[in-house]
Amino acid sequence: MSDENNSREMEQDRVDHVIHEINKKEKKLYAKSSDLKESVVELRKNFWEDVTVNLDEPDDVIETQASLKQQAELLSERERFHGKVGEELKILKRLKDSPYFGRIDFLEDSENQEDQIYIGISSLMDSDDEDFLIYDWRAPISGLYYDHSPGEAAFETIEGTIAGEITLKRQFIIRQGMIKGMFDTGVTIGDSLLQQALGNNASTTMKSIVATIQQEQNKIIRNEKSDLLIVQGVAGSGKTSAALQRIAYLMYRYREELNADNVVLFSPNPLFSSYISNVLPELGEANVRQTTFLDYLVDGIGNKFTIESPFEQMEYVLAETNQKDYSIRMKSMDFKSSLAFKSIIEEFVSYLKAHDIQFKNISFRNQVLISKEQIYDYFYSLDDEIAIPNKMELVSKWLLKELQYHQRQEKDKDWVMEQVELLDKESYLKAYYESQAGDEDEEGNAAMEEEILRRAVVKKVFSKMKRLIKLYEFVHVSATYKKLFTEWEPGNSPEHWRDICQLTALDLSRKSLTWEDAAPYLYFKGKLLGDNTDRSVRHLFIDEAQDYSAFQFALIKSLFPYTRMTLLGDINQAIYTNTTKENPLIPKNQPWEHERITLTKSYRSTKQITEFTRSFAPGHEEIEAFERNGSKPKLKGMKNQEGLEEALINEVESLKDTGYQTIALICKTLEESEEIFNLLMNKLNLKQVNEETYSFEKGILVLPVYLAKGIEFDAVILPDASKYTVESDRTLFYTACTRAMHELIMVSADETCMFIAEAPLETYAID
Ligand SMILES: Nc1ncnc2c1ncn2[C@@H]1O[C@H](COP(=O)(O)OP(=O)(O)OP(=O)(O)O)[C@@H](O)[C@H]1O
Repeated sequence: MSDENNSREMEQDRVDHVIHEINKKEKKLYAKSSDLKESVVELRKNFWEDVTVNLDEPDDVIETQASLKQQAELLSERERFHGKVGEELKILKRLKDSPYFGRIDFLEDSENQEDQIYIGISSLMDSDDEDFLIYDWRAPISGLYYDHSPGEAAFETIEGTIAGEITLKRQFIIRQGMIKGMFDTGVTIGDSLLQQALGNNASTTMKSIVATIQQEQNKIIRNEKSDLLIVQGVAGSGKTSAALQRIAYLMYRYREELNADNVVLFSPNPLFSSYISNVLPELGEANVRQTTFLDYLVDGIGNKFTIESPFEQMEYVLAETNQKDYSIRMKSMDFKSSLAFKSIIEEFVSYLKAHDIQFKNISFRNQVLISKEQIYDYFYSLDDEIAIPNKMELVSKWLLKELQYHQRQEKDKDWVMEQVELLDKESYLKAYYESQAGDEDEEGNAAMEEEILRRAVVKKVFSKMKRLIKLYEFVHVSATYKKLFTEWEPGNSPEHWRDICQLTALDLSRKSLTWEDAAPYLYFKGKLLGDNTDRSVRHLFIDEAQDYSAFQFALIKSLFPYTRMTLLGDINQAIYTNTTKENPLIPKNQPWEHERITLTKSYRSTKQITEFTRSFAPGHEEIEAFERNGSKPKLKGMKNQEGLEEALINEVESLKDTGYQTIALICKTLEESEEIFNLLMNKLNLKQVNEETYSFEKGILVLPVYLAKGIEFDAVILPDASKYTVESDRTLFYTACTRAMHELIMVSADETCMFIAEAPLETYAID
């Protein structure tokens, strides 16, 4: 028997042994789980029997409360424990299928016997709880596997650096408990394993990459020092993958302090959120808070405005070029994305310290109780030194006091009696018993009962107003914001300021906020009412960070002042043109202290696709192709639109025949994607993806490029490459092409697209 077979047999024996141990653990856990379940059921059933209920005396009530609390705590403790056992069982099930994916033999400098370290998605101890059968991939020692090749190596622990030598580095593919592949590797983590992982068909959910994390990616994942980590990575370099593994890593490292609610991930669209939602659970971690920046802004701004989505803005930019205000809107977009606009808002807020904040009347039953003028006067009578939000708090307290007075006044009015009659039986009974408590005669008691009922009515009606006052609803934020564009003049007006103002004022009076105004508006609102900084968020991840304007990023910084941030993006894919100028991904634009990691290797696409796309990549980043071969991208030239339908059908059919399961027809705009959908819907089984699509399935998909962000497909067809005609389309075109894993086909109905023309002829095939 050869050495290789011999060691494979030994490894399989070890796998069998580990699975045997897992089975034993599983059995024990099942028993524990069913005991716990029984006890939970029992506790729920007999909940009241074990509680001593006695409400006779105040002391008895307190005792009853304590007893109730104790019982409820016991129940929730058991339930939590049961849930935890359930989680452990899930992990064991996964380990049983594939206990580990890597092994290193490490000889510590001070030792003479090497340790065999097997690495998997979770740790596993032997039955005596003494030795590790499997090390979690996030354990400090597992870092060796990702960072070093055989030879001298070291890893960090809390106690300090441990140095030694790696004498063996081995990778496994284990499925259903059987070793399907085994490789001893050198420098990087097995190209052969990566080849296999990347050569598969695209899936509708992202996969975890723990078995093949690359050294550069590991730097992102295990970074613990930086408060602001910025990752510029070319398309397909594993930014999103690294971000998700990093979340899992942090959750493991800071298990005691960090939970899923302390981590927020801003993703580009809901489709993307669902695409990545599997990764963390697959790694045994709960999903973190995921939202889009749009949803975050909508939450903060409230429902007073219709807020344009970034996609609607994009659609406007690309498809509404004939609109009469187009050029001024573009200028407005550009300016409102900049930090210069932030300064203007700050200047305006400073002006508001002395005048012009708009307030609302506090009215009740069509009568003004406290007028906006009174509120205005009170506000501006307060000491100038007090910050605006603090003054708002004082105003709110004053208003609540004033309201208390009005509440008393209202109590004796006729309308209250009408409302009293509508009260329920319970309120009457309560009032009756309360009124009997005094020493009054019958008449006195009746008067008292009415008084109590009246008080109850006004209290209820006024409590709604009080709640709104506590929320500072008396401030007319939108009217004040509008003044910025109507009556006020900045010290230094930017170019086209008057036109920008006119356009914005019109939008505001229609109760609509454009995407470029949404972040500024929330910023402004914060300046007036006090910002709602979110202190519970310990880590914020921003994927597709290139799509955030300087203003938006500054807003995020101010909303999360105590949060560690990881920004991941690719300046080549900055499809929103006004985000590039001061984008945080560009080194010189970064006023904050930060660490920067650059990823240059693209894993998603075949070597042929990467070599083609890098010739027209917008930035100047180095782009390295991963050695995975496929066919060259294909350009299908057409003289006119007539044959388009037939050409697209033929291409899709032939891709299907090759076995590809996700084929995307990526269009420049939603408008184009609707046209293509209508053209082909009766000929092909198509699925149209739009802003409201929350999950994606395999099949033939039609979608605009901005919704394909962050996602990948087996094959991509650009139904009309000649639509990309101007320099500003470059990032869109690059983003669309780089979504392809195995095949890229570009149909060009008119002239050849200017970007394809930039690629060397040998990088693509012409059909
Ligand atoms: N180390 C790795 N091992 C296995 N697969 C990897 C690795 N790194 C990246 N990939 C794969 O490469 C593809 C691209 O990864 P990912 O989507 O994370 O890249 P990205 O940089 O976020 O891309 P983009 O910016 O283009 O959206 C995915 O299929 C991912 O699984």
